[in-house]
Amino acid sequence: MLKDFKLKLDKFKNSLNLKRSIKLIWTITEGKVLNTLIIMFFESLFFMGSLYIFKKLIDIVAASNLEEKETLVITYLSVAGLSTLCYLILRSFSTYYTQKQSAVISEYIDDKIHSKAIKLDYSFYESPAYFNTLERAKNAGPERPAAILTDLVNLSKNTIMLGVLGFSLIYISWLLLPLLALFVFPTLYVRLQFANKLFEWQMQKTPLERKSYYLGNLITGEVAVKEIKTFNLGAYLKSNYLKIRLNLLNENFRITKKATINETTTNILAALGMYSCVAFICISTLNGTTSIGDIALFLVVFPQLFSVMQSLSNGISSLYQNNIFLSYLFDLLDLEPAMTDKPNTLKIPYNNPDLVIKNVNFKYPHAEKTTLKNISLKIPAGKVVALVGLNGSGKTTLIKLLSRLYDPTSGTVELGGENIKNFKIDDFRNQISVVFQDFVKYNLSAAENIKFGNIDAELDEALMVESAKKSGAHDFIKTFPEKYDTTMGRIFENGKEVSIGQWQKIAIARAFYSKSQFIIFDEATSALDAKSEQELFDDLRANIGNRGILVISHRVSAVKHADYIYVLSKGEIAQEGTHEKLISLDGDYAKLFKRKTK
Ligand SMILES: Nc1ncnc2c1ncn2[C@@H]1O[C@H](COP(=O)(O)OP(=O)(O)OP(=O)(O)O)[C@@H](O)[C@H]1O
Repeated sequence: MLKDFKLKLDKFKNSLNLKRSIKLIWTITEGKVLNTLIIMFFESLFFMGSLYIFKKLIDIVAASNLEEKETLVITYLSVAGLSTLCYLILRSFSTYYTQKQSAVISEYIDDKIHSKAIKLDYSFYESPAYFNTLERAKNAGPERPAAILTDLVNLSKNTIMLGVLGFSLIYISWLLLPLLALFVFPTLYVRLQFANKLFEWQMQKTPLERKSYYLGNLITGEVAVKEIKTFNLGAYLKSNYLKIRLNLLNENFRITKKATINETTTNILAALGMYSCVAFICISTLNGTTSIGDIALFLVVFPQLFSVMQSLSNGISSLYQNNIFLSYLFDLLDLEPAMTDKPNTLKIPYNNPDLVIKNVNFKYPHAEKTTLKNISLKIPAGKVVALVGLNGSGKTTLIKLLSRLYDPTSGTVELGGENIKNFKIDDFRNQISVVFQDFVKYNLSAAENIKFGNIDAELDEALMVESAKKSGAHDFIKTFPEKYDTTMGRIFENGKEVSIGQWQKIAIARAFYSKSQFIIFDEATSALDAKSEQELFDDLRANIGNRGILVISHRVSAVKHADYIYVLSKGEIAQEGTHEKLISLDGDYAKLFKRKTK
């Protein structure tokens, strides 16, 4: 057991991020945590001072041959009272500052998690491992550093208390302290062991827990409600959710039950320790080796000391637990994006550059097969290029490369003849606006929905209206009571829900509003009625100026007017040319669209 304990103690020292946690707390509180610790130090000092004066007071009262006894009693009583008053005031202050600093730390950590989530590459968002790390950090992060601060403060306080109380006890008899420690020690051991078990279990349970959150959100959220009702999925999802939660609960109970049994045993041991000390002091009193003041001191000090030792053991195990849980937060904070800006980046060309893909191959991280093979294509400025292909042929993957969410495994993407890796990532991304097939419906104002196309600049109202007119969104936005200030969607009060096609028009307006040199429409007109789609594409050339356009669609009406068309098949360019040329050939394009054009 001793070896095991030593091992645990080593793990406690090594695995811990104590230094890093303290540094974090220090940075966040700008060193103010030191003030709190100083206040606590004096708080403990006044507490101990009043105890000592109290002991002296009893000795004076008990002494039979003292002159001016009354004056002395009044003096000591006043000093003890004053000392207690100071202790109470300082205790209120230290509690207030600890709470204040804890709240600041929680907010800071929350912000750190958000900053990291924004900074990380898109590829993280296609990896379950990242979501596990994020989940653990979110669950463990925000309140842990604050808890560590409280632990540290309490530990310091209790250590000071232990010092002074221990000194008082040694003053009575030196044997009392080690006797007590011997019995409190196993409690600490059991708690550290429990913390380790809990940590291991937390690591294992995250994927299951995430699945239960997912099911819970499906049941209670608005995303799936229509299908849940029409397919009657509620009971099935609920029972699956319950199964996972019960599984987790049972495991939790099992670990806690074991910990409770162990802790009860060690608590009995600790109580034995306390009674041994009481027996010891009783015997020495009978032998006449202690004064009445000493006995009074013992009676006051001993329960305090016992509780301080218990608190210390609680504090150490809580610090241990909070620290290992905090490692989840550090796991997340230590993640770094794989895509970073080169040291000497180039300026974006604005002389109507072409966007070109040259001999690109791409394989998703962790995927076995290559998704894109030897792709070469060109989107010239001022031209409309179309990309067609069956489901799964690689069209969306190509967009991810064009918007630099991923870098090609081999080959290059070039803007104006320069590899896009030579530009700042954000600068380059500003050149590409994508209307995704799963575009986002921001439940914010219509104006914000459009302004998100160019978030860095002040809102240009004239451009916003012009963009909405081009996409066909202006016609319905102008009928809203608050026009462009109307909140969209139905999540918030007074929100205005519109049809999916109307949402799509807002998403298209967002792309028109942007200052990008290229716009990619990924099935962006799938929800538009035939008339709206016809109008959009008829006016597209007039609306785009010198912008290059890539249209991805399964509808011939959306691609037939393109200047040039690429046909993607199983990750390769199978055909290319104009609509007329491709229709005349009996290839993939003709198979996709010939029947529809008749
Ligand atoms: N994150 C990913 N990791 C691994 N493979 C992926 C990933 N995303 C897509 N794929 C695979 O890449 C292939 C191409 O997918 P992609 O989404 O690019 O096709 P698509 O042509 O856009 O299809 P659709 O017309 O249905 O939108 C598919 O076989 C898909 O399984």
